[in-house]
Amino acid sequence: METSLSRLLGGLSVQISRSDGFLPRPPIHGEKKDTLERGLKGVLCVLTVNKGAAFSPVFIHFAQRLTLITYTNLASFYCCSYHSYALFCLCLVFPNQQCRKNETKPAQPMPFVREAIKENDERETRAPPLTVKGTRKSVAPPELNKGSKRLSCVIKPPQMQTKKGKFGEVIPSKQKFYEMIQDFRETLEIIPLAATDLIEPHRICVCVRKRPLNKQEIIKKEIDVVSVPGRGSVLVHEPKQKVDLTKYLENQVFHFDYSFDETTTNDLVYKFTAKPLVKSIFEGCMATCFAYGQTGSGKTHTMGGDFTGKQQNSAKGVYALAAQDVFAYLNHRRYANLDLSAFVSFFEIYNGKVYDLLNKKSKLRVLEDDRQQVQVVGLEEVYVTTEEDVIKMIQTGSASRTSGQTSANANSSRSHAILQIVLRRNDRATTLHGKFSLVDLAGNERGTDVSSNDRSTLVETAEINRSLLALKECIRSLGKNSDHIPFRMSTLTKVLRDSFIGEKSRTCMISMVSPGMASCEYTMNTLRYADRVKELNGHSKASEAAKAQEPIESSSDEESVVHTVDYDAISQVADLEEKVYGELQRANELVKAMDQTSYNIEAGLPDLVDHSQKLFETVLALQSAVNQERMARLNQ
Ligand SMILES: Nc1ncnc2c1ncn2[C@@H]1O[C@H](COP(=O)(O)OP(=O)(O)OP(=O)(O)O)[C@@H](O)[C@H]1O
Repeated sequence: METSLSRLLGGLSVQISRSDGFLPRPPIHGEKKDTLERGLKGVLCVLTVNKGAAFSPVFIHFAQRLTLITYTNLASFYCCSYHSYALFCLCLVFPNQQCRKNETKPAQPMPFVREAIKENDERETRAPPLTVKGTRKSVAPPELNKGSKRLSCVIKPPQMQTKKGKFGEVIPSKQKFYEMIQDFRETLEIIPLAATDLIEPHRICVCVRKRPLNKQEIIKKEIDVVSVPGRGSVLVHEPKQKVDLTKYLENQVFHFDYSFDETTTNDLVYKFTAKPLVKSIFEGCMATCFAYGQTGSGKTHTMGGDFTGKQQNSAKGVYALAAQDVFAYLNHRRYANLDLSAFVSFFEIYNGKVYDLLNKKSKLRVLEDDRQQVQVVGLEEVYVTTEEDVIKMIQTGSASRTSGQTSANANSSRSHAILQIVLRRNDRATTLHGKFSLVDLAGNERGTDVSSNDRSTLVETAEINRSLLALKECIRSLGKNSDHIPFRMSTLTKVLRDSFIGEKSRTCMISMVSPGMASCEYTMNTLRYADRVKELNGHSKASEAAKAQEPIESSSDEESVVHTVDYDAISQVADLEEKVYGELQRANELVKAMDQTSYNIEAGLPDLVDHSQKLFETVLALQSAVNQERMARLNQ
C-alpha cells in the first residue's frame, strides 16, 4: 500500500488508490447520505490493505474522536472530503510496524480539522497540523515517503505561510475564486523539478505540463486555476457555486511521474521525458512520445518548438532536441560499432487518413501484411546526417501541415502529426534497429464536441475520439502486458503498432494543460485521461485481480462521450469511403491499361468483371452505411 498519503490539505477530494494504481470508485459510495443525516462532519475511510490482498474499504463515522474498528496490516488511513458533506480532509499515515494483524487500535484523538475554503470565510476549528517526532513537514515517517510518486502537496506550517497575496487584475465575478485559490496556494509547499533531479526509468511515463496564461487570457483577466506543487502533483481548483450562490472550490489532486509548471523550459521537459527514450532506441526499442491536450495547451510548443512572434524556433522543441541526441549517440563510442544510420519521416493523420508531410501532403495507404506488420505505403523516409537536416524537415512538414487552411491552429488541432526517427543498420537489408515516434496529437477537446450537425465535423470528432480512446487502450494493454493490443481500433494506433508490443516498447505521454478557468473542464478531462493511461502502469497482475473485484461502473467522462453519437456508424462510413476510393484508384489503373495499344480485351475481361463487381458491392455497402449513420444521428 502506498504510504505517502501523508499530507494534509483542506478541502481536497482525495483519490484513494493503492500503490499499484488500483482506484476504487466511488471512494465513499453509499455513505454520504447517512453521514449527512446524522449531521456528522464526515466519513473516515479505513483501508485494510495488505499488498496483493483484496481491497476492502471500511467506512466509519467519526465526530470528535477517531476510532479504528478493524484493520489488517494497516498502512495508512485518511479521510475524504466531499465539500457538500464534509468540510475537511484528513489524511493520516501510520508506519507499518505500528500495526499488527487483527489488532484493534485504541481511539485516537482527532488532532485537528482544517476547513475547506469557503466564500463566507467562517473559519471552523483549525488546530495545528499533525506532527511526527516534531517534524511538521509530513505526518508520515520519512522512510515511507522515500521514492514515492504519489506525494501530495504539503501544507506549510503557519509560521511559514506568507501573507495573503494582493488581489490583482481580475474581473469581479472571478475575484472571490481568485482569492480562494490564492489562499489555498499559500498553504502549498512548492518543490519544483530541478535539472539535477533523478530521472527514473519508466516503460510508460505519464507527466503533465502547465503552460502560462497567454496574452489574450491576461487581457481577458482570466484566472489561473491550476497549481503545480511539484513531485508529480497537479491541482485543479475547480470553481463551483452552490444553489444559495455561495462560491467554493473543489480542489482536485492528481499525481503523475512528473509535473512541470508554467516556468519549465522545453529543455527540462525534454530531459525528463523524451531524452531517455532516445537512448532506448539505440538499444533496439520502439519508443513513442505523445503530446496530448486541448487545443492551445502547448502541444506544438513542446514538440515543435516555442514561438517568437509568429516564428517557430524549431531548434527548441522536443523533435529537434531528440534529433540532436540521436546524432550525438550515433557518434558515441558505445553505439558507433552498431553501424547505424538515421532516417526521418513526417506525416499526419486526419480523419483516419495518412498524409505525407514531406511529400506535398500526398495521401498514403496503411496496409497490414500476413505477419501483422503495418506499412505506410510510399511514406518518404529521408536519410539524415545532421540536426539541421531534421530541423529543415520539421519546418517543411509543419508548413505543409497547415498550408491552405484559414486557421492554422484550428487545423493542426484536428490532425495527429507524427515525426519518426528510424535507426537502420547499414547492412544490405537496412534492417530496422530502433524507432522513435514523436506525436503531436489532435486537440482532445474535439473529441467532446458532439453538438455539431455538420457531418464533416462529426466525422472529425468521431475519428479523434476513436483514435484517442484506442491510444489509451493500447498503452493500458502495454502496461498490463496484455496479449491483445487493440491497435486496429484506429489508424493512429495501427501505424504505431510496433510501439505497443513487446518488452522493447517505451512510451511517454506529456499531457498539456491550459491554466485558465475557462479551460477548467478540458483540463480535468486531460488529467483524467492521463490518469487512466497511468493507472495500471507496471503492476498488471495485482491491479487486474483488484479490478476483477471492483463493481462494474460507468465509464469515465471522456469515454461516455463516445456513446452520445453512434461513432461506429460514422466510422463505418469512413472505412467504406476509403475502400471505394481504393477501388476507384484501381479502376484508374485499368483505364490506363486499356489505353495501351497492346491491351487484350479477351485476357483483361475477367479482371474487369471482377473489379466492377467489387466496386459495385462496396458502393452499395457505403450507401447502406450512410443510411445507417443518418438513422443513428436522427435517433440521438
Ligand atoms: N510552456 C509554454 N510557455 C510559453 N508559451 C506557451 C507554452 N505552451 C504554449 N505556449 C503558447 O501558447 C500558444 C498555443 O500553443 P500551441 O500552439 O503549442 O498549442 P497546441 O496545443 O499545439 O494547439 P493546437 O492543438 O491548436 O495545435 C502558442 O502561442 C504557444 O507559444
